Amino acid sequence: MSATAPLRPLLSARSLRLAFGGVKAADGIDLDVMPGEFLAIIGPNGAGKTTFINMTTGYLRPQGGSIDYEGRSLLGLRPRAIVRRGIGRSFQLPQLFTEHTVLENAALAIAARAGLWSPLTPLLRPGWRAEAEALLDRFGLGAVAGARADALNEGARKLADIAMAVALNPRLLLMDEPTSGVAASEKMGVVETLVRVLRQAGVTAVFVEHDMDVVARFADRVAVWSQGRIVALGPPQQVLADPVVRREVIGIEAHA
Ligand SMILES: Nc1ncnc2c1ncn2[C@@H]1O[C@H](COP(=O)(O)OP(=O)(O)OP(=O)(O)O)[C@@H](O)[C@H]1O
Repeated sequence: MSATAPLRPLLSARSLRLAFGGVKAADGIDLDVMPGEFLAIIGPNGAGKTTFINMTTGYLRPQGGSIDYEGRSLLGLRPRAIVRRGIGRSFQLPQLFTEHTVLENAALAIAARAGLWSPLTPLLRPGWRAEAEALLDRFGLGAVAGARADALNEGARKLADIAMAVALNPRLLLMDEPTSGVAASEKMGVVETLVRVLRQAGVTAVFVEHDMDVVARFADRVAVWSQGRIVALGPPQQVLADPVVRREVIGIEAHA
């Protein structure tokens, strides 16, 4: 490839459609995610943001359109197959095993990646333990590695959940509201940590976010969702200044 070849999208969605009864949750979504970028998705409740993540990660099947990742279709693949292709996700509510320690949770994700874990396998085998400790250190969670997951505050819980997704070595990570429920005083620290880790690991990120300060500071581009469609897309300084976006999306969000 020549040095001047245009950058190809990592993920490319075209004309995605999905309706639930009369509700058009995806009404012709076209979106390219470029390698290395941090793309924020904003939009009012019910706009179809989570539906897009669910279609991309195999939890929902679109009724029309296409989704390609690294030039190959994702359609018809189950969630586990999509993870193996290099796409991770985190949910709005952290999916941790609450009665286990943070270290055990991380070790479990590492073991699951290798396809080696069974209920009879000791979780803290030396290799997994060392990798889990290193992973938690990267997320600034070393000090709480021995704590039960249900003893963490929400910011640490979100980071631990994302650490488990990162343990699967994704090249693209989709995060559904990584700061929801996190105290205002902790929010920027949580996002700073996760952006630093993801950038160091070369992970491209798409994240649903309701906090416009977070979007303005950390997103390379913002896609605005409304009623199953993308109604604006561009750099945050441009999109967040758009009067229609401010009135129709940010205005609504202020009261959500
Ligand atoms: N499995 C489902 N069955 C029926 N309707 C659904 C399903 N999933 C989503 N919907 C509907 O599709 C629309 C889009 O939902 P979605 O969760 O994608 O919105 P969202 O933008 O993520 O909202 P929020 O910000 O509240 O999470 C909503 O009207 C929702 O009720």
